[in-house]
Amino acid sequence: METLVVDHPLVAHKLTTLRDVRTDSPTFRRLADELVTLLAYEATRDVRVTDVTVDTPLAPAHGVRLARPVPLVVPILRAGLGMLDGMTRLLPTAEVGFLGMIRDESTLKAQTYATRLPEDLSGRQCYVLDPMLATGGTLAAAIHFLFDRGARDVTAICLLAAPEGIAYLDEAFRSGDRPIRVVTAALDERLNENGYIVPGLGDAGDRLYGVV
Ligand SMILES: O=P(O)(O)OC[C@H]1O[C@H](OP(=O)(O)OP(=O)(O)O)[C@H](O)[C@@H]1O
Ligand SMILES: O=c1cc[nH]c(=O)[nH]1
Ligand SMILES: [Mg+2]
Repeated sequence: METLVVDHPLVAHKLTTLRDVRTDSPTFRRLADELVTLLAYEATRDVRVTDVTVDTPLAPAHGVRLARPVPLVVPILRAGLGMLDGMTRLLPTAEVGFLGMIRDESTLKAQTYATRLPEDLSGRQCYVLDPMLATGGTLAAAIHFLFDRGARDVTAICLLAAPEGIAYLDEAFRSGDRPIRVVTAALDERLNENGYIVPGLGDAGDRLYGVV
């Protein structure tokens, strides 16, 4: 598994305000959106393109367009929805699939309550969006859904990751025939006894959408 921690002063600046407990929900949403676009720039470095030629007003110019089938973006509801607009701003022709997952806060196991994905993902590059990679259980389950439908090329974009979650994914997808990538703005210190990332930013879903 490849882990990329995006090292950029603008990413660090926005992440610092996102973490701040005084940041209100509208500002949190805007910063999450802006951060994803910056992370997506790195995460899509290997997006598949095909060569094309266009005519400028002066002469033909060689360039590229996104290859078909277009990438699939998969936000993990609820919190991942806060990353969707920032991602599709960079990849406007991408298609979008949805996974609804919630972590049981007593067992820390992920449960799936909604799936809306294309049946056949063979040949599709998939970008999974979830702000928090804590124990890794949610993301591992999401990637298994995509692999089960034939995906072979999966990149996860997370605002924050815990070392425990990275280690869990590394072990879960160790076989290496379908390598995965995680792109994140920061690798934090640890998980606390409740499975929350420390220092983290708290509950991303609640900070985006309120406590339910
Ligand atoms: O790595 P894990 O230990 O599995 O935890 C991370 C998951 O927990 C959060 O979602 P949550 O279950 O709070 O759902 P929500 O998005 O509806 O708030 C977060 O957005 C991840 O999906
Ligand atoms: O720190 C964490 C861990 C799981 N889910 C969150 O929203 N935050
Ligand atoms: Mg939550």
